[in-house]
Amino acid sequence: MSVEESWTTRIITEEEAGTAQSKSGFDPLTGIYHSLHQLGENFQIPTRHDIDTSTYVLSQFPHPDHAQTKVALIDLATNHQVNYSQLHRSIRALASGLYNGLGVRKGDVVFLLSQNSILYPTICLAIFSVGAILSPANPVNTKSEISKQIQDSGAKLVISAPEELHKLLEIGVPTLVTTRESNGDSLSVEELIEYSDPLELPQIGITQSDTAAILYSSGTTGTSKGVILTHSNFIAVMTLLKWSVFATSSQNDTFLCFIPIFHIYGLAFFGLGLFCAGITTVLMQRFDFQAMLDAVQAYKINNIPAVPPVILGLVKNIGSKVKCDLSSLRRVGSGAAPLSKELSDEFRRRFPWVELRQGYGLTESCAAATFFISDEQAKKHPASCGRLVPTFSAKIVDTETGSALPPGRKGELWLKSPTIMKGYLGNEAATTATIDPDGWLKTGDMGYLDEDGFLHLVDRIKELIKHNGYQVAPAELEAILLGHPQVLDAAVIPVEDEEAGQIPMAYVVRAAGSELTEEQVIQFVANQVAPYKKVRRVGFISAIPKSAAGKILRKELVSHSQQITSKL
Ligand SMILES: CC(C)(COP(=O)(O)OP(=O)(O)OC[C@H]1O[C@@H](n2cnc3c(N)ncnc32)[C@H](O)[C@@H]1OP(=O)(O)O)[C@@H](O)C(=O)NCCC(=O)NCCSC(=O)/C=C/c1ccc(O)cc1
Repeated sequence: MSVEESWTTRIITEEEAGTAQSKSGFDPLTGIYHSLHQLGENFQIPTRHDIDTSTYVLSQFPHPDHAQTKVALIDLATNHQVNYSQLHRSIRALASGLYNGLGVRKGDVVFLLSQNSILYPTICLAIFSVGAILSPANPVNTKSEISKQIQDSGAKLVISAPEELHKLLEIGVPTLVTTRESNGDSLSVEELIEYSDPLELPQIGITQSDTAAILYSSGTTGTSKGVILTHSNFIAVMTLLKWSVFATSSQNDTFLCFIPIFHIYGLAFFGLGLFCAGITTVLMQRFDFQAMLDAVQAYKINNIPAVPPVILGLVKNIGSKVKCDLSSLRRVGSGAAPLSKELSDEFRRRFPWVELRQGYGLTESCAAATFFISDEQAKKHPASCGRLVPTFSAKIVDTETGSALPPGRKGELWLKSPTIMKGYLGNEAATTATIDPDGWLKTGDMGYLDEDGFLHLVDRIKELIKHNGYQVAPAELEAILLGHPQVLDAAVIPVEDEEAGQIPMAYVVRAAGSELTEEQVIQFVANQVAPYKKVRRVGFISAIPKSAAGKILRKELVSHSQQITSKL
């Protein structure tokens, strides 16, 4: 019997819910909410200790009889197609080349600097195959941001797209380019794949508890930290993702990828998970609105894991400014930042044939913690980001008293599941502040679960700005501002923005006699950070409001900025 034939999702019946726990999944005895979904027998997470992410993903590929005809990836720019059989060979060949040719060993960190490309998943899975540790980065980061991450992660090898090489000149770590350069003499990933023998990769002895990747996140505090994710985290996420593909009847969809694979959202879907369901993905190097529309029409795209700014773009432009046939589209996902009820309702009104589902996840939870499997439920609960996915439990914790709250009561969301990170790299204090002794991840997000177990996020206690779904840490920008000789003090806050979600605004206290302008402050920061972190508005103030303990009172600045905006 195939997985498709025997698969059924199981939601506990109301009768069971009444006796075992409430309809919300809340257990009043423990204060814990449990997922109302179960994986079912075809989606069990492997418990064998001696299995790694790559072996698991390859074991889920289509049967060898179909692997040559089933396309895994299509490069939108060139229309180059890679089938599952070629992908399998490339992963094993590159792993063999990394191990035998370059001496990469278990535990070595490999830093990856590239936009999306059809080589990206091969590189990730080859790194996992040799037991090395993947550390991906955003290629728009500046030279100094990149050098900090390389140092912090302890990378032994860098794999870089040719156009990013100039940022790596003084790094002092061996570098492999992704693609052949016409005039370059460096060895490339493409050549390693071509000339290495996939059968020459020895048994490495990787276990599920070994570290697989280090991804960078600000967590609940300001500084960027390496999130340690293990093979068992990824194997659990792959199983959950495959489950969600079948639960949403998406197994025959053609997906479009423009979300970046260097973040967990893109990595979980397009670097790893969708291969476990035999999906075909059309891949864009980076987002471009018109190219996205052209791709949907040319490849009859059915499914787009997206982010709110893209959903807003579709609502604002299609029909009015841009003509486009989106009739092939069946499902659009939304993650990485809040999707408002208004935008969600408007999208459904404009595109009634498209199912829109919001999910919620963090780098620290190694992807989605909540999701909608039924479009009917998503329609009925447009302000929610779904129910806990299987294996997840949650607590809503009163931030004053520490008690666990029942449905409808707002507090900090804590999560537990096999996908929760091991901790932050070399940062015991941040790890213990974020994961409690019982393994609960404190998300820094405020919200509640309702009577039917749907999660509603209403606020954030972590000091984080979400610009286009990217994290911007105020503390990082404040440190840069304080480096300006005419800045006495500074604080950075989020300001709501229709298109990007939020933009960073800086409040600056100028030194006596200084005539520093808004434009100069913006430029000073822009020279030192990736474009998505730029300060986009500046207010000058005589003193930054602080608590007796010296903590910046950001809420006061936020309401000050709102007053100014409402007067404009
Ligand atoms: C598609 C977006 C929304 C817009 O793209 P964009 O229009 O190119 O804007 P960017 O924000 O990418 O680019 C910012 C700036 O960088 C520039 N840029 C850009 N790429 C370049 C370049 N390759 N060269 C050079 N300049 C460039 C770009 O021109 C621009 O410059 P400027 O106009 O000066 O601001 C893009 O921002 C985007 O993909 N955002 C998503 C980020 C993202 O995936 N975050 C996930 C974090 S992990 C997470 O939250 C997980 C959640 C989750 C939830 C649910 C689940 O089920 C699972 C997981």
